[in-house]
Amino acid sequence: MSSVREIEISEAICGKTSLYSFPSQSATNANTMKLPQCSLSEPILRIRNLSKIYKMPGREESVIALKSINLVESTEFGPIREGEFIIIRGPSGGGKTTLLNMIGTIDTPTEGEIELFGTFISKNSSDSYLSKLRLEHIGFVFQSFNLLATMTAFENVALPMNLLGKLNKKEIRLKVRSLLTKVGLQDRMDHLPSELSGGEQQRVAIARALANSPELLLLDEPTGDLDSRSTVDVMNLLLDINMGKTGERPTTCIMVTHNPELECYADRILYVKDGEFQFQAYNSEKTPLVYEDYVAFLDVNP
Ligand SMILES: Nc1ncnc2c1ncn2[C@@H]1O[C@H](COP(=O)(O)OP(=O)(O)OP(=O)(O)O)[C@@H](O)[C@H]1O
Repeated sequence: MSSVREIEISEAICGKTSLYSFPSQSATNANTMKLPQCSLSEPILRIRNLSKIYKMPGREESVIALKSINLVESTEFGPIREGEFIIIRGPSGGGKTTLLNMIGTIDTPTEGEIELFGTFISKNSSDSYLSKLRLEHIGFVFQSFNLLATMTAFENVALPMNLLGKLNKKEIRLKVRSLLTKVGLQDRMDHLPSELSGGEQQRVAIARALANSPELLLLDEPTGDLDSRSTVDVMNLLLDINMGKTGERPTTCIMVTHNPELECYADRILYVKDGEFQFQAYNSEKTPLVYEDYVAFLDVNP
């Protein structure tokens, strides 16, 4: 059985159940006129007939969170391809976090199958198989940062490397320094989370998510708790990571957000409602926000 400490560490890195936030009112802003950027890259994620039904302990009724959804070539909503920046939007309770948790193997499907990096995940997959898959291939970033409060920024970022056990102490030290430098926190390495701003904590969380050089970053409302300056900074950092501009290889990103203004960062926006994909939109070119324009927009549209 896991110790309290192990559970704390595991929850910090891989998260818990969803957080609830306000529904978004507006439909997608994406430009649907041009071809997607990632149309020719390799598929890394396919979903077939995926359903999730939550049964409430001691109660008759159940909640259908996902209804037999597909992301495969033969359907309207194709697979997620290497290098894509996907945004998932939709009203509160529509199933966004459930979908992200299924892709991240944090939660198991009731029915159906996920094909991730050529391996298959279903309700029959073992915990040890899934936790190895997560540690080696997937980075997680959450709205509430989920940093371990008693560890410094350096120690938080080193944690996944220590758990994986592939690098020696010196290699880990160098990689942590490099990652924290890339996210602009070279002067904050020895700070505890409580000594950092929200935006800084989220950048530590991003550095930690990148620790084992994952192919896939899963981001659940990563800017939900940030002010507008930090929102733009974090999103620009994520776009650089996605496009391989931080010196690492390009990293596929799947991000849940309620903020329609962030759609400009995505190659493709999937709109989820009532446990199903409603529609998708493609951006011709993923583009960073200009902070001054974003703030001016927020002033007019609070
Ligand atoms: N652990 C759980 N047990 C029971 N029901 C759950 C659980 N997690 C989610 N649900 C239900 O599944 C449905 C989808 O929830 P989910 O959190 O995926 O929606 P969401 O689109 O991410 O919402 P939000 O934007 O508010 O975070 C909701 O009806 C929710 O109440």
